[in-house]
Amino acid sequence: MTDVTIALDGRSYDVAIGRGLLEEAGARIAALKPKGVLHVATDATVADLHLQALLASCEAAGLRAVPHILPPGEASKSWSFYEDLSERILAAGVERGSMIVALGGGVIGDLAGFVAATMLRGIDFVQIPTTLLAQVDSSVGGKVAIDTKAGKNLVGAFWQPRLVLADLGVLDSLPLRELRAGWAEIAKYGLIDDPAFFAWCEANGKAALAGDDALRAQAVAHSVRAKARVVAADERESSGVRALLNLGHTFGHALESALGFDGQLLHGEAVAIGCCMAFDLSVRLGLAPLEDAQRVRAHFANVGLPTEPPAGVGDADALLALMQTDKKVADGRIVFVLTRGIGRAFVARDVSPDDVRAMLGDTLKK
Ligand SMILES: O=C(O)C(=O)C[C@@H](O)[C@H](O)[C@H](O)COP(=O)(O)O
Repeated sequence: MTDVTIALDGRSYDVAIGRGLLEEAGARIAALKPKGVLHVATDATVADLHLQALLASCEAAGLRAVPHILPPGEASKSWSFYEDLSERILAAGVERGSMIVALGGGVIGDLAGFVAATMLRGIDFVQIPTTLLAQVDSSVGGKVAIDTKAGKNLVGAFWQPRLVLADLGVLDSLPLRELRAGWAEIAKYGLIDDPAFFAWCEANGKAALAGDDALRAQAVAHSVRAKARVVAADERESSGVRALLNLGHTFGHALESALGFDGQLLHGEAVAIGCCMAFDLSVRLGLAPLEDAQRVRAHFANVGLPTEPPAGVGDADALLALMQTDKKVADGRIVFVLTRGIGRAFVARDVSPDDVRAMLGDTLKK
């Protein structure tokens, strides 16, 4: 078992990583002394696999848990399901000391976290991430949000969980496509500032995805430690440090929005394509060596991730328009996370839209 602390003074919390955590969840949550009913938000797919184990462990710890089961998929991260989940929780009974448990992937974590941030002006929540992507990224750091017509994650809050339980056992039943999507966010930590970790990903990615437990545990723990350092340094993405975690996301979010969050691209797949685009743009601007961009593509392709956008994402101008809604936009200009090579990401505020248009045009022609 590994414990990583997210050090945020009075709001610090632990991310526990290991097997068997779902069975221990009740006791660990009870130690946080939630009041009244414990609200468990999950989706139908995760409920079939893991809800009973969680409910049994809550019951054994003397907690009365009420499940709220939502449809699986990005479409649940919406205004309508924000309302739906909020109303269900209010109807089942909630007080300031109540707690929400998010049992699921990034969609459930983001939605339930945003409901927690706004319910009675803020109640506690616990993340039990059931996808690789949620374990290594979205369950840690307190970014909670819903999507809107204008784009991804545009309405939300910074609201830290009280505890994160990353049970590696739940990955056993995760489809390979979901595991691969999580790998994109793992490799991203290497691409940002840790070239040795990227080389480790190149050497071990396939075996970790194929089921090597020790490698998976290493990948999750390394990623969570990397994220913990960044979140502790810049919780609200105000100094620029945390913005680096957005490598690949300005492009990736635009692709997801362009497809109407229809599930054609999982978030991690969009991030993999987005990282390739960030490297392409950096090469075009003479910032990064072409060999590094090729290495990134080769690694993603090797682990089974897409590296080019699918048909139907529109043209370069349509994607640029979607990027204008990115939360890093400053003074009307899109701020990009670019790179000087593997492990050398930086925030670029002066990128010309013409260069982005040209890079996107080339990519979309492929
Ligand atoms: O935690 C962060 O900060 C990140 O940027 C991590 C991203 O991988 C994550 O997908 C995040 O939710 C995207 O944030 P957003 O601010 O671009 O919505």
